[in-house]
Amino acid sequence: MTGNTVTRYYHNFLQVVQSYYQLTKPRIIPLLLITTAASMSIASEGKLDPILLLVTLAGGSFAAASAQTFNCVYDRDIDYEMERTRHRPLPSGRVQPTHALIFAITLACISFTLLTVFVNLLSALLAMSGILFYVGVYTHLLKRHTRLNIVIGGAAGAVPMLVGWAAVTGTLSWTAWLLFAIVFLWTPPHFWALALMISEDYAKVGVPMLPVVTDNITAARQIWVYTLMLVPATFLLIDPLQAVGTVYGCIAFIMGAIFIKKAWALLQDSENKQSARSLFLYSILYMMLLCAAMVVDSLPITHNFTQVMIQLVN
Ligand code: HEM
Ligand SMILES: CC(C)=CCC/C(C)=C/CC/C(C)=C/COP(=O)(O)OP(=O)(O)O
Repeated sequence: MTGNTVTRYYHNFLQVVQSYYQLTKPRIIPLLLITTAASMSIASEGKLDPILLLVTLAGGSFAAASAQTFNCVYDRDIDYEMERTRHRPLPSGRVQPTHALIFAITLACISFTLLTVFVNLLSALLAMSGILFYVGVYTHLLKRHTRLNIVIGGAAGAVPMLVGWAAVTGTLSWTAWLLFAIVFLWTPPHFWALALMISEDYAKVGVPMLPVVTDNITAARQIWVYTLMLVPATFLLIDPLQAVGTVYGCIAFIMGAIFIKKAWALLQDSENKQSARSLFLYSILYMMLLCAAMVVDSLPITHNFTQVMIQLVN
C-alpha cells in the first residue's frame, strides 16, 4: 500500500466516524447530561460519588445518542425535505438506514448494560423508557399528527432528570418528579420559540408544529402560559421541598425574571423572528445555569451552610 492509499483510507475512516457521530445529534446531549448531573447532585445531598457520576453520564449519553439515531432513521424522509436537516448523514446518503438502525440498537444495549451493571436497574429501565417514549410516542405517534407533539413528547427530554435521581437513590421521590416537571414545562417555550423561526420548514413537510397549524400570536400566547407555569415551579424546589438553597434561589429568581421578560417581548411582537431567536437561545442558557446552581447548592460546603440556615430559621 502506498502512503497515499493509507492517507485516503484514514480520511475515509474519519468521515465514517464523523457521520455516525452526527447521527446522535451531539449538540443536544451536553444539556441532557447537565440535567442528569444536577439531579444527581441534589439526590446525593453533597456526597456525590464521582465514579457513579461518570458512569451514569456515560450511560445517559449512550441512551440519548441511541434515541436520536432512531429518530434520524424514522425521520429521514422529512429530514431530506427540510433545509435545516438536509445535510444529516441519512438524507445525504452517507450512512445506510440499516447500518444506522444497528448502531442505535448497539448504543441502547451499551447504555442498558452500563447502567444495570454499574449503577442500578431502575436507572437503566428509565433510560430505556426515555428511548421508547422519544421514538415510539414522540417521533412515531405525535410528531407528524398533532400540535400537542411537543407538549406530550417533551416528557422524553425530562427523563434524564429521573435517571439521575434513580442512579443515586435507587428510587424516585417528589423532588425527582418536580425536576422532571421543570424540564417538561421548559420544553414548549424552548421548542416553540425555535419553531417560530423555522415554521416554513415544518410547514413544507406537513409537521403540525403549533406555529404552523395556528399562527404566531397563538404560539407566543402558549409560550407565555408555559413560562408562567415554569418559573413558579422552579421555586417549589426551595419551598416546600427544601432541596436547594440560596445560590439556586438567586439564579432561579434572576434568570426566571429574564425568561418572563423575553416571553413577554415575544407576546408583544410575535412576528419578530429576532425575539423568538433570543428566547430560544436564552432557554438553553436558562436551563444550564439553573442546573449549575443546583450543583453548586449541593456541594458539601454550600449544602452544610444551607442546613445550618434551615435549622436557625426553624
Ligand atoms: C420534545 C422536546 C424537544 C424538541 C422537539 C427539541 C427540538 C430542538 C430542535 C429542533 C433544535 C435545533 C437543533 C438543530 O439546529 O439541529 C434544538 C436545539 C437544542 N435543544 Fe432542544 N428540543 C427538545 C428538548 C430539549 C431538551 C429536553 C434539551 C436538554 C435538556 C434540549 C436541548 C437543546 C439544545 C442544547 C439545543 C441547541 C443545540 C445547538 O447548539 O444547536 N432540547 N432542540
Ligand atoms: C433518557 C433518554 C434517552 C431520553 C431521550 C431524550 C432525548 C433524546 C431528547 C431529545 C429532545 C429533542 C432534541 C428532540 C428534537 O427532536 P426532533 O425530531 O423534533 O428534532 P429535529 O427536527 O431536529 O429532528
